[in-house]
Amino acid sequence: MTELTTRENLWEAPLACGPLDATIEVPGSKSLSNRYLVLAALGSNPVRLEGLLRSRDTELMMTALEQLGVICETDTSDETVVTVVPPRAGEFRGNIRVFCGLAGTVMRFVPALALYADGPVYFDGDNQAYKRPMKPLLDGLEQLGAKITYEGIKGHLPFTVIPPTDYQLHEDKHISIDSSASSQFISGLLLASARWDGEITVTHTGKTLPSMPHIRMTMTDIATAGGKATYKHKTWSVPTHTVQLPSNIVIEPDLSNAAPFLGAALIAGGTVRVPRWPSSSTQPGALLPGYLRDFGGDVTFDEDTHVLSVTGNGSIEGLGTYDLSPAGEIAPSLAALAALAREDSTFTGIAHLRGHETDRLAALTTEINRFGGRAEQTMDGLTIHAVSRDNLHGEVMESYADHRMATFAAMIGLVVPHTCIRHIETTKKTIPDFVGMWTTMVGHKND
Ligand SMILES: O=C(O)C1=C[C@@H](OP(=O)(O)O)[C@@H](O)[C@H](O)C1
Ligand SMILES: C=C(OP(=O)(O)O)C(=O)O
Repeated sequence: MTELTTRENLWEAPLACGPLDATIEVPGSKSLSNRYLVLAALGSNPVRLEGLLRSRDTELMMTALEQLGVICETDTSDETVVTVVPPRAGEFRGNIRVFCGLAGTVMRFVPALALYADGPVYFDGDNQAYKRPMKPLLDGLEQLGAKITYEGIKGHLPFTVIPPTDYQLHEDKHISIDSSASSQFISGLLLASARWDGEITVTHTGKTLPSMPHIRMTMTDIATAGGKATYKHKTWSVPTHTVQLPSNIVIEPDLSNAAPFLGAALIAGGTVRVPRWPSSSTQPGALLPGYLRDFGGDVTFDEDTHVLSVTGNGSIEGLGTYDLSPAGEIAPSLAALAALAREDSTFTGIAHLRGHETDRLAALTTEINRFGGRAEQTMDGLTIHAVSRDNLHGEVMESYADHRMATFAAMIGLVVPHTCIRHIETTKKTIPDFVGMWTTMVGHKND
């Protein structure tokens, strides 16, 4: 890196000089790591989590839980092994301040844990987090008896959750919220309902609901903790039960974070393999092999070794109109493929990406048009047009403090020389060493 690029926080993305031939170990799933941390904290006995993601979002979650009185003890020989010890009396400590950074799973799951705190819990986050929608979750907590005071703009961070009085924690409750801006509102409420002494039912009143696989993941994880969550007619029910995860949990790799790496095989040509790919998974990333096939990739899964391999020849097919509502978090990686494809793609069902780490529909449109691609926003998504690769030029790409915008730009940089990314370190939100992994992948060529 030159002195200039270091000073301006720029990283020149490596260009692929030939077909790729790499095997990439992907760290643990953010969504599973933060759900298991929460469910372990809600139990009574210690739980050992193996393969836990160690990145900004999980560090924020562990720090938040420690504030609440939970112990998260890292194994001395392997930092991805963490033993979670819930507070002795089962009650969380109140009169604390929780910092959420920009992590959706922290700002949407931990306020629900504050229901069980012995005093008010104040929540704050990055400045950029102040824009992310929070109100439906907090309305849900109010319907459960909590009081919310907004310390900034109503419906947003920062705010304080004042827990319900003890007797309110023992009643059956029905709550209604509009969760169309994020599935995490439902997930947060269901996770906390797991501990409630009474049945909680949650009805979604909105027209659309994104990221259903993430809600199903929550329901499955509650079942793993001995509970039960059912779904019928836009309503989830969680009856009373004792929450206790098994004493040892092994966490899958983050399949959504595999997307830039596996997608790289389609862009640069060659083969990229990801080991420890599960035969089945609640992660939306389980849809990725199908998406990559639709883009024209040759995708194989070896049931014996659990290696997923993706081979491409550098030519990418467009997708036409394509519903991404189940897996909106993969959209930026798929947008990189679409921007380099031979036909147009229109992604639908992802209006809620406007409330992600940044307004991703605006950011993707701006960045694609910046390097010579052509994209525009639609009501609920994005149209990305096919352009000749000869029209593309290396530019300084903004990352908007958004890990997936940074990895999107790295994908483009595989074939567009001199693509520089501002603040590549933003990838640490969910990948501890993206630069190392990416450089190894690009440098590891066929002889
Ligand atoms: O519950 C979760 O772990 C997540 C749910 C999704 O949120 P949205 O429904 O807000 O997209 C997803 O995009 C996010 O990365 C993780
Ligand atoms: C939307 C995302 O994150 P968060 O958990 O912060 O919502 C994401 O990782 O794409």
